[in-house]
Amino acid sequence: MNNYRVLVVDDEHLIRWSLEQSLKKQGYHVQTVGSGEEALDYVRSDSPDLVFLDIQLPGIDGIETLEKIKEIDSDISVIMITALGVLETAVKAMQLGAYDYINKPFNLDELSVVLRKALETQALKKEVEHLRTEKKRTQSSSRIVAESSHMKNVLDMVSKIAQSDAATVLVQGESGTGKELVARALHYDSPRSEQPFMAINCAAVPETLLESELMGHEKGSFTDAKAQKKGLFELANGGTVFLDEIGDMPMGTQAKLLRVLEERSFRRIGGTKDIHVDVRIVAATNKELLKAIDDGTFRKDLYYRIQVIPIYLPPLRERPDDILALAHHFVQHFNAEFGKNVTGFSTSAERYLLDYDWPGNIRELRNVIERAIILESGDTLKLELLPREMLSQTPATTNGNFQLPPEGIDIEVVEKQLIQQALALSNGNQSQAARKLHLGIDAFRYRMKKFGLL
Ligand SMILES: Nc1ncnc2c1ncn2[C@@H]1O[C@H](COP(=O)(O)OP(=O)(O)OP(=O)(O)O)[C@@H](O)[C@H]1O
Repeated sequence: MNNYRVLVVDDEHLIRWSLEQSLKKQGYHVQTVGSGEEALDYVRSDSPDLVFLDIQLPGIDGIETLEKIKEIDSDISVIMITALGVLETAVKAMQLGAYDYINKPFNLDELSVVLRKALETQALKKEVEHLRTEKKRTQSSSRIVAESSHMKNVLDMVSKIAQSDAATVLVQGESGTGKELVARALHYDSPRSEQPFMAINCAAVPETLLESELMGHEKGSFTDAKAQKKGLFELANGGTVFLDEIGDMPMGTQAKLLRVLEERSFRRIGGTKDIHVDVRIVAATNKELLKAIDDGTFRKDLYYRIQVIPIYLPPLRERPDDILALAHHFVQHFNAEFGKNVTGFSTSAERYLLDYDWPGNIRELRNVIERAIILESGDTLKLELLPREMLSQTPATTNGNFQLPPEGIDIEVVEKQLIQQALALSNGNQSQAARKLHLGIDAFRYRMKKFGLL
């Protein structure tokens, strides 16, 4: 037995009977009815996978029944049974969404081939649909963790911009803050999502290649141009081009990009024809573009063109509310990848994650969790599994929260550093520095002497 349910609709008893026998032998669950009305009742209540439907029926005919079946559930495959010589009606049925038709009198072998093909097509359609939704789900903003009010505001803005007509967006933020993720969300949450998203890192491609990657080239336009090539702007037509590290784009290419932004058209290298495109351009950078303008490495006119709609992603240290949410998100991700079953963090590990200032932002946090999950064999991520550098860099935080790193510390060294830091923070004023460490002036000076600071 297979799990497919087939409905046979024919007013001729003999046909119903022979189809039922043959299909049952092949393992299908079969139901037979003699009219369109009965067929619709069955479709509504039992939703079969496939229907064999005679065109000539008493009461409502096959064509009308087909239309109604498709209204109830457009995924049901319908194969029409037609009398010879009514090709026109068969064609009409196909236009209305029938999968195929077979002529009476039919050959049972031929019929089972058509049936199998219809079910295969149906399964493939379902798989494609599933993959599409899955792709959207993983690529869109639903995967962006946002617990802090900072990030919630950013996500609000991203979804508004995504739905808008905005043609150019600039995403700024330190390295690893999620700029590319936001660029993808701007695409996959927009009406452009079925069209291509094409990304290029302007810092990673040599100047000579960058222009040809973006605009394409005609055959023979330079030594290596052996064939005509379409550029990203053309390939992404209807979709989005993501220009990562735009702050590193060479000045020459910047001028060409400006023209694309202003005119929405360009020429391939060596080409004479203007090519018009409809692309949204999302640019990202971790550089201070105003400073780059002062330094003469970034065009002012281009800056004003691209910064009309700016999105700023704050560094992770400025949105501590996101840290644990992201950490748990990555735990789940890497649990699945490495077949682990980690459920959370030890209290001390959690405190270190919160205290650390994450110079590499979310990318660094992701890497830290990945490494820890690989090493952890229990269900709680422990402090020892966090990288050494991170533990030794984490500051001693506030009173009562000092966390001794597992490898220990040299208390004399720490004491000397504290005295020095207190002095530096007090501009050398010893009384002020002493107060910062809750020491009397004598005890403070005694320590300065001990460490050769007096
Ligand atoms: N809010 C978030 N939720 C979930 N994952 C995130 C989030 N922000 C960033 N990430 C993840 O962190 C990693 C780094 O993000 P991304 O590559 O988008 O950063 P970036 O700012 O483009 O970095 P760079 O400037 O170095 O190119 C990626 O794996 C990304 O999926």
